[in-house]
Amino acid sequence: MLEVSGLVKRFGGFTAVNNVSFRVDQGEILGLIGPNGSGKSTIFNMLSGTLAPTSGSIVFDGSEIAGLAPHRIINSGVGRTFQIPRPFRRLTIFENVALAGFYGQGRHSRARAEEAAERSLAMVGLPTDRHASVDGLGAAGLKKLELAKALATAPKLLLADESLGGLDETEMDQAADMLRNIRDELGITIIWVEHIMGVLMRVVDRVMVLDHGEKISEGLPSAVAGDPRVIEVYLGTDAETTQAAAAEARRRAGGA
Ligand SMILES: Nc1ncnc2c1ncn2[C@@H]1O[C@H](COP(=O)(O)OP(=O)(O)OP(=O)(O)O)[C@@H](O)[C@H]1O
Repeated sequence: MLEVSGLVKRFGGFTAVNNVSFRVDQGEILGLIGPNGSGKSTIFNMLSGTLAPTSGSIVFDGSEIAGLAPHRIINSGVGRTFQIPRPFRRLTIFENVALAGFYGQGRHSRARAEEAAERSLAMVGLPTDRHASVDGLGAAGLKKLELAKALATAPKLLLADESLGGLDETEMDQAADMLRNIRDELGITIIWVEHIMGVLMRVVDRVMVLDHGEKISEGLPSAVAGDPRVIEVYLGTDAETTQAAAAEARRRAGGA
């Protein structure tokens, strides 16, 4: 469904993403991890049209989308969430999501946008009543709103950017399960960018690891967690939880 080849992004003389290639298959959840500044957001920004690649190709559903404007990429079926939720505070929860559906689907039909908002809010477990205010939402609620907005654009591919930042452990587990439900129930393919490797490793089918703009490892969570290059990059951060999550992933795969 997505084939990325030789993707490069330079900011002046600095290369933020250096010749990265990968593919994502229909129905897959691909985890994209790497330390701060490794190029994850830059890749997402190129996939969603916020940044044009310096060079390289991004083929989505058989069409080249590299360098297209964000609204054209959304309309072609690539939705995204943002690391820092910035809802319209003067609109209700429902209006925020319906607005995303209205513009995101490119159909400009109010009825369809409202239907999409209802479905998306129910999917993430937020109130579907039309008067609930954004102000009552905490970190976890804002992340859900972000997800509902992306879902309302009817994506075939969802780019989920660091959905777990600011959540406690229970909320993290719930958010991870929600992404898996979105894939299982709606058939949406997902690329999930995350700092926190542990919980991500439990849910994704495959992982790709970036460091200094380059792909240093890719494969099943259990294999990637044991890759010496990945351990080196993550040493002193969450290597232990990652190993534990990979062991859990192996156990589940064995039992499935
Ligand atoms: N607009 C820009 N101009 C110059 N440098 C940039 C720009 N955007 C990103 N960079 C640099 O590119 C590198 C990759 O940044 P990016 O935000 O993609 O990393 P990341 O892996 O998403 O990091 P984080 O986990 O902290 O979000 C960093 O060194 C960053 O400073």
